[in-house]
Amino acid sequence: MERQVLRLRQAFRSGRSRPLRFRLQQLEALRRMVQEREKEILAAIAADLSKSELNAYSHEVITILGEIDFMLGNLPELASARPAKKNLLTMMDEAYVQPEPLGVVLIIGAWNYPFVLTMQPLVGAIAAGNAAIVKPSELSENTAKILAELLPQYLDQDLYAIVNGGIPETTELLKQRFDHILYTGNTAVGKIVMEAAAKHLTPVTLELGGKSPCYIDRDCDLDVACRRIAWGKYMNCGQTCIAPDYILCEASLQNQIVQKIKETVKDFYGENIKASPDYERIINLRHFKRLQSLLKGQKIAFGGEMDEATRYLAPTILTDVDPNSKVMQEEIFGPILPIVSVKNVDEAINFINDREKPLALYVFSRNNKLIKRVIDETSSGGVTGNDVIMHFTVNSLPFGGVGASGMGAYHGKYSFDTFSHQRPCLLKGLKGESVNKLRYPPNSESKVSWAKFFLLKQFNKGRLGMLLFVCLVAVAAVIVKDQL
Ligand SMILES: NC(=O)c1ccc[n+]([C@@H]2O[C@H](COP(=O)([O-])OP(=O)(O)OC[C@H]3O[C@@H](n4cnc5c(N)ncnc54)[C@H](O)[C@@H]3O)[C@@H](O)[C@H]2O)c1
Ligand SMILES: CCCCCCCCCC=O
Repeated sequence: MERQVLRLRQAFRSGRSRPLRFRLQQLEALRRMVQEREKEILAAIAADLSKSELNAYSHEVITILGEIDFMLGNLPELASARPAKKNLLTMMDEAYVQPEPLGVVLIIGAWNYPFVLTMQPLVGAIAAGNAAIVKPSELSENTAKILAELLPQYLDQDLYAIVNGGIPETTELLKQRFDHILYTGNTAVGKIVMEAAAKHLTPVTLELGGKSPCYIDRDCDLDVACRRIAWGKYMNCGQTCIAPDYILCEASLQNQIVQKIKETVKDFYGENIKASPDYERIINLRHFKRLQSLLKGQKIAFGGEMDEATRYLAPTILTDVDPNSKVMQEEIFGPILPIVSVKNVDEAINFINDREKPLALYVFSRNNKLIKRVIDETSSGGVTGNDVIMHFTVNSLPFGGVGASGMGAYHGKYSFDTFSHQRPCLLKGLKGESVNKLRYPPNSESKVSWAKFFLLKQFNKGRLGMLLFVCLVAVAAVIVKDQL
């Protein structure tokens, strides 16, 4: 591992990853990889998640193609220096912010969207001019394998590497010094990653999970709300970081919601859900058993059927759920949708604020003021009003968590920024020592007063200030007049 990181660091030090042309060329190569090897990539994702290739394309591949297109179109602007405002002391100088690559970065992905969660950060890392190691999840082994096979065929091998393996390999990797780590996965491992990073003072982006609430207001089109919620909840068999975890609504809405989601499930997956190419399976037996245990003692209003041999768990709704029950204590990450009754929006807001900050928050209402109020009075990684999941797809929005759901963000410009250092640059000439005397010792009252003038623009303190202000206005007036 140590040798591998060293090899990448040497390649980074050579400066090869920095020129804009090189970054664009690598991004184009990555796009070529996705297009030319689409079939193999789709087959791997499909095998890992018991997913149709059509769904693998629309859940994952399309996002990566969109992200690469965004970077190719915007990189020249993102990577260029931005002029900065100057003060009176530096008005003759050049001041700008120059984004620079961080160095060698580590990307650790999760299994549930194994292509997106490794390749989308990689696009950002390449765009920002870094070298990168990608560590896909061992649970999505087919995608991990195909990435290890394909990436070296398309990308610069000295700058971009895939390391496959489980906990021992990741633990070893985390002992190395990186310049940034972007980790996607559960909160417990997030803490391990952050602790390891702290040893090297490596900054981290932690893309974690949590229980994302979904409030349905009484004043709402329930048909639309339930269709959208069912789509986001049961997609990928509920194994989506921003899936609506549970519904909060007034008790009187509960039965209607159950009925409408039930009808939607039939529309989406047909009478025989097991036979639908659009309904996935639980990733492994451990998660299957975990989900099974969440159903114990619950009132199953819909679904609940399961088949351990194929890890099938039907789209399920639980009603009258006790907020203290196990299903409300941990992120569900499966196709189980609890409904918890609240009296009104105030109670819903309190319910959300009494718990850890979630990764996403959803509010359904015809009343925009109510939606804005819920947004103003709560906190979450992201929000979508009157829909679910969709904020993830807008690459002009930063994607990330807050509090227990993570730190930092990526996607589009935010990925570029995450993997860049915003370097402030001030370029001065060697003239102007008479003004510089102001900051050289020995100090004096008059020097401080001039310094205030130049740096704080505090003209109203004393006669000198007033006089200087008037002079300045006069000079400015002459300059402006001359230019007209
Ligand atoms: N915020 C997001 O973008 C996002 C996206 C997907 C998933 N998630 C969250 O991730 C969780 C599901 O993922 P998971 O954690 O089951 O995925 P996982 O089991 O694939 O683990 C994630 C990564 O951590 C590594 N890992 C596991 N144990 C480790 C250890 N002890 N030390 C070092 N590395 C270790 C794995 O090898 C893997 O690469 C859910 O909470 C979900 O909400 C968040
Ligand atoms: C069009 C739907 C795309 C959905 C992609 C969701 C990815 C979520 C990543 C977290 O699990």
